[in-house]
Amino acid sequence: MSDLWPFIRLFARHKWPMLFGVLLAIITLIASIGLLTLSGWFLAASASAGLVIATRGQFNYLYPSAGVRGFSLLRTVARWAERVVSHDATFRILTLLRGRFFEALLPLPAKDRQSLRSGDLLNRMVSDVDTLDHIYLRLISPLIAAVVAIAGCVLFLSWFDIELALVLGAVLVGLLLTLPMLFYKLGKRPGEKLGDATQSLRQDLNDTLSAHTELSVYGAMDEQRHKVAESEQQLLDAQKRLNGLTALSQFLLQLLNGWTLVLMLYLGADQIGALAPPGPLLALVGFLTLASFEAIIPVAGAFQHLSHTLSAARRLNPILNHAPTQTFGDQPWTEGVLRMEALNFSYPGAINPALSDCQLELHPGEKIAIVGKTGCGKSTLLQLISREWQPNSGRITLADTPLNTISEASLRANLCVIEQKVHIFNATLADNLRIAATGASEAELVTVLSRVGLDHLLETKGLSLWLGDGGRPLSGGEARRIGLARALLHPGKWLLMDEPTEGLDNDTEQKVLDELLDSDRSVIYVTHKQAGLERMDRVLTMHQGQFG
Ligand SMILES: Nc1ncnc2c1ncn2[C@@H]1O[C@H](COP(=O)(O)OP(=O)(O)OP(=O)(O)O)[C@@H](O)[C@H]1O
Repeated sequence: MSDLWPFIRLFARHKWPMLFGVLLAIITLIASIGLLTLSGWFLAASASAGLVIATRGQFNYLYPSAGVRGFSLLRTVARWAERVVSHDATFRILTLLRGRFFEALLPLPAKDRQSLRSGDLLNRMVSDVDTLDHIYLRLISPLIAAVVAIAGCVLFLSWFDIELALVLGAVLVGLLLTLPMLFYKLGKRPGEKLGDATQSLRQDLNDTLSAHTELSVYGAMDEQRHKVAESEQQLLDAQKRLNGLTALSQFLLQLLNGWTLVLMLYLGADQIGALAPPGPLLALVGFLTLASFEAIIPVAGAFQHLSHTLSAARRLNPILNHAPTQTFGDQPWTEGVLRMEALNFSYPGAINPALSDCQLELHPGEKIAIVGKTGCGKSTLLQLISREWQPNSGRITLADTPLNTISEASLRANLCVIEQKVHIFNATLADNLRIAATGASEAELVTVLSRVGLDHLLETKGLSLWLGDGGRPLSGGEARRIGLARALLHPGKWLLMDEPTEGLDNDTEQKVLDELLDSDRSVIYVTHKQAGLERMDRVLTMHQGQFG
């Protein structure tokens, strides 16, 4: 249960709408129980008054019938208001949770992000966050409402007969303490399986869609379909088990309700309080007993889903409570020598180090190229400078200031990185470019597109052309040139380029290199090609994580 505390503390930010929702849930429940109890007693009392000639004229029909109408109106209005208020509170909670999840996810270092697959993340963000609305809607609210309603029933009945009230109270409290536990235990396995199966199905579907071409080309589609069908079957099995439990809980509660009714009628049959025989009061006791179970039914159902909610909380907590392992300082960026000394770095779980005892010095305005066999550690070095990863040992300094003491904003503003793989956002052409320079004018964007040879993209819809999913697909070379256009827009004086011209024809390659290198920027250029090397101040060869 401790897994739920962080969320309950988070919910406290919206405590007033939540408390109002609980208050309305209590009013709805009391109105419901009151309606059934009063109308049951009213029917029985009217019938018995009608049978006895002496009392026929004295029986007051007006007050009870007004009470029945009052309760029924109150129940309808309170239920409507409770739905509006509690759903509004739930949406506020979900908004808060999604925001917190994003806030926690974005600064997560590469080491932790790498262990999360995209389908898994999507599942946590959508399905697990949604599941957590159960904490308020299905757990907190019905539980508080049940406790208050049971106390109300016992108090009300004790006005007529204390013994009967205590018996009803004991039965209801006993059931409130045992049934949720029982259904929590029964729902534990299928609830956990439901969470796991939803996650694997999402992951498998994600793989199927993103690797559709590879799966078709290598004839592996049938196998993948089989995998998806298996995950789906596991999800259906878990849902079936949980639905079976819902049916069982309803059956059990109806049965227990019936038995409690028989017990209460048996105990009150001869006398209720001082009234013997009890007459219509027995109907009141009977209907109150029947109605009081309305307080228990939602709680038993909720605990059956508790393990599903708990497993969602367990999946979200590591991200929400992650203490940042990659910290930034508050020093400004100062122009000076970028120096790497005795750098050692291994990826988590890797047997061989990616960099070992690596040294490098780069002076402001200097342009160096790094070449070397694939896998020798070139990209890793760039990622340590851009602080995607943290070295295991050694130092990176800029003007003798350790790089990790420089503020993130200052680092990002001064360091421009062209990654090997350019991500195209599902957004307009302008938005895709402006991530490098938010304030860039339309004229600047148009100019930069022409500098990288992408002016043809402006032909149909100009800068509002939609790219990414559902938009205009880009060829590999075009996507790469979007990355280069971003680098040209970025104001950073230091440029880290990881194979920026891979996949470009010779003319375009020469043109974009001219654009990127004809400046006073300091450059580290990682490449497997000859193009542009003649313009470098130094060409360094890397071999197994070292220069030499
Ligand atoms: N995210 C990662 N997790 C684990 N190991 C990694 C990761 N990225 C790279 N490696 C491993 O670290 C080593 C260095 O990789 P790196 O990408 O730096 O090489 P590279 O010289 O840039 O290669 P290429 O020229 O093919 O881009 C390789 O053995 C690689 O398999």
